Amino acid sequence: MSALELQGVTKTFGGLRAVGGVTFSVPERSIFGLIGPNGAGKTTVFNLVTGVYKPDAGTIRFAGDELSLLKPAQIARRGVARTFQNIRLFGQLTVLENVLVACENRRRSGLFSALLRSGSFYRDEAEMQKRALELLAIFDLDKLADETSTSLSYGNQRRLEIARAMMLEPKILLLDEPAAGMNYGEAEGLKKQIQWLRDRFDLTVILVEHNMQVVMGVCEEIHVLDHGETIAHGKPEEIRKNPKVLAAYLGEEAPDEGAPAARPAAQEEEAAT
Ligand SMILES: Nc1ncnc2c1ncn2[C@@H]1O[C@H](COP(=O)(O)OP(=O)(O)OP(=O)(O)O)[C@@H](O)[C@H]1O
Repeated sequence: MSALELQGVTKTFGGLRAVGGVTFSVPERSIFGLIGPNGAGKTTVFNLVTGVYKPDAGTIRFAGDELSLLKPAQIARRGVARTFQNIRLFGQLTVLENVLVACENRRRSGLFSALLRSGSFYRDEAEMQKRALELLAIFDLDKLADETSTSLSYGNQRRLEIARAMMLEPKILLLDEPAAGMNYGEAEGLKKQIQWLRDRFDLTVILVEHNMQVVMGVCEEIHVLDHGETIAHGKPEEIRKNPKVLAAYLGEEAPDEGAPAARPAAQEEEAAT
């Protein structure tokens, strides 16, 4: 069964066709890679799926809904969560607070009981804390729960963003360059953590990533875009030797395992800090 299906999805910005007639379906509980050189249209696909942009043409179906007809908050409530290419944490909040803040508007007990500090409020609060700490533990962040998020390493901040997205109890998780700025060991850890999340929460994961060590190591199926168009689709071993993919990456680094392809300069700078 497919978790998500894009059919002929197109998005133009002025004269630029950022995404041109893209069709793919993501199998349920799979880890699915969406790759391509810089500017290929990957983040635009995420923005289309999450309702930030409306497609000019095509359909995006998820669990029986046509997502392009829904607002971003409605899409999130249906179980679509994401992380962003640029880290978006609350620097002044602690690690635990950053995770808890994700579900502020999902409190089952509601405002009234929150005001009265009723039993159900505390029960929900306790459940949320438990889930938050479990998620933090998956990423080895539980011991840092009371630190401010700015004190974390770059790699830990990226992992914290994933933990926060998981608080929404998503059915599908869109990760936008989660390994950016991570060293080899951190990226290896991330691979295991993504697999663990999928297994533990029956999750479907779509991974936009330039780090081929991660993409080739963790994705079961890969869809490749270049200049907004699909150029390949297949298993990692097929994609790795696909001539069109290799040609698209020329000028960057070829998608060989262990070799991170080029990242935007801004991220290199961020990663260095
Ligand atoms: N809001 C926008 N307005 C105008 N052009 C945009 C907008 N968003 C994206 N684009 C353009 O659409 C194209 C695809 O961009 P997108 O960010 O989706 O690529 P990407 O594959 O995610 O790239 P990268 O790997 O560099 O993050 C680029 O040429 C980009 O400049």
